[in-house]
Amino acid sequence: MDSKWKRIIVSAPGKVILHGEHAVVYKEPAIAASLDLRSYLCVEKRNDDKVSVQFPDVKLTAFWNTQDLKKLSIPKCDPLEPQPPSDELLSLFREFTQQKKDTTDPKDLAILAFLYLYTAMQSTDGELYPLDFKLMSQLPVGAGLGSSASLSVCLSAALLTVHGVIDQPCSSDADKVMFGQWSASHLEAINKLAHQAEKIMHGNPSGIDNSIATYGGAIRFQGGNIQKIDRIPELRILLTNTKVPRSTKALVADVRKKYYTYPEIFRPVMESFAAVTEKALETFRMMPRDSSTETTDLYSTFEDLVDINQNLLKLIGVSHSTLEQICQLTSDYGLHTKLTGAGGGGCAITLLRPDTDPDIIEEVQEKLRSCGFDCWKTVVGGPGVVTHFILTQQEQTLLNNLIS
Ligand SMILES: Nc1ncnc2c1ncn2[C@@H]1O[C@H](COP(=O)(O)OP(=O)(O)O)[C@@H](O)[C@H]1O
Ligand SMILES: C[C@@](O)(CCOP(=O)(O)O)CC(=O)O
Ligand SMILES: [Mg+2]
Repeated sequence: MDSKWKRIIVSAPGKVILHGEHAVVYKEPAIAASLDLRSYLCVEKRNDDKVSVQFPDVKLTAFWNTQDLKKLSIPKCDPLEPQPPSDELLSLFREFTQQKKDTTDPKDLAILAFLYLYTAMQSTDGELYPLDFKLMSQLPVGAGLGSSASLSVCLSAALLTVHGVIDQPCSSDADKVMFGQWSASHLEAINKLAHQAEKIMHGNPSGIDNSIATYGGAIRFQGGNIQKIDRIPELRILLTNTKVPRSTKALVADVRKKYYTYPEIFRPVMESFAAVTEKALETFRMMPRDSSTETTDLYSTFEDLVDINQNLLKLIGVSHSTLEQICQLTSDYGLHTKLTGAGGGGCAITLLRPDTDPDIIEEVQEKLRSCGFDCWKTVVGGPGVVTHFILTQQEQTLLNNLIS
């Protein structure tokens, strides 16, 4: 570990899947965009031989002795070619932390993901460094906005950097650069490692969530192939969190079971999801660069696609009464809504046209809040994983408790 190094702060965004959730697990295309909500991870050196984690969103505070972790017989693994977390390895960590088998407690899953990534670094130089890991996330946990991927990407980026597997992006004080981004090959390494950690939270993740948390912006993702979408229109979205808890892992497993039981029914449905995604991409490409040009017909197509997609998601069994309630309530105002992420609760997105009356938006938000939901306007397409050199005033306030 570089002796000059004292602390690094990294952050990675959450995401919305515009089209293609679930189908993407079966190697169909999907479109995702980064959110303006991020997880921030602060990693600091310690002066003893312990490693500590503070993840307050899941009420996790724990520390372990690095020597005890070193004694576990963890198979050597190249962090640039990481092995998936095997059942044996996860059992070893569960035993070490006295977790119950098959636990789905968010805190337990976070511990497993952390230990998998932390100990994967041992093969770089045989060392496990004494460090403090403190997390602050703006993302609701387990609500379909990719909180797990945002955490996995932050941890992967920080650990690979601290162990010198990838370089810390350069900062030049003279330029007053606020944050730095890793090179393409280093981003690839971060993304690959984070995808393995996602397997602990998801079981069989497509990789779309960690990819968007790594690269940011908007992407078309299919079977591990990431294509940047340069011309995503300035989409204004209303995000509504039903606050109904659900597990991505359980929902994905449930769809899988149906898919293999009724392949002749589910295969064509997955192809329909794909057709919706491709039609949306075609419509993006037709959006004029000049905002004064008429786009009414194109927005009508977007709205049709949102409705069709939501109906397909309902058909595969991942909608929820609260999500249906949001669809109905927004449709009374001429707005179109679909769930985003794994469904079964979690979040919904409502498309806003450039000319949607601001008073209507306010009224809809108020109605949704009166039903007990959280609701806010959002912009998509911000940066992927970054390391912070200088914090903005807002970030300083946000991270006040993290930075000693
Ligand atoms: N801020 C956080 N702190 C600790 N663990 C987190 C945090 N955010 C996500 N996680 C982990 O990710 C899991 C949620 O992932 P998932 O079910 O995929 O939902 P999401 O749509 O938010 O990614 C949690 O159970 C927890 O283990
Ligand atoms: C349902 C799925 O397509 C997205 C899950 O997203 P989230 O974890 O609910 O944010 C699963 C996946 O792509 O791995
Ligand atoms: Mg997730």
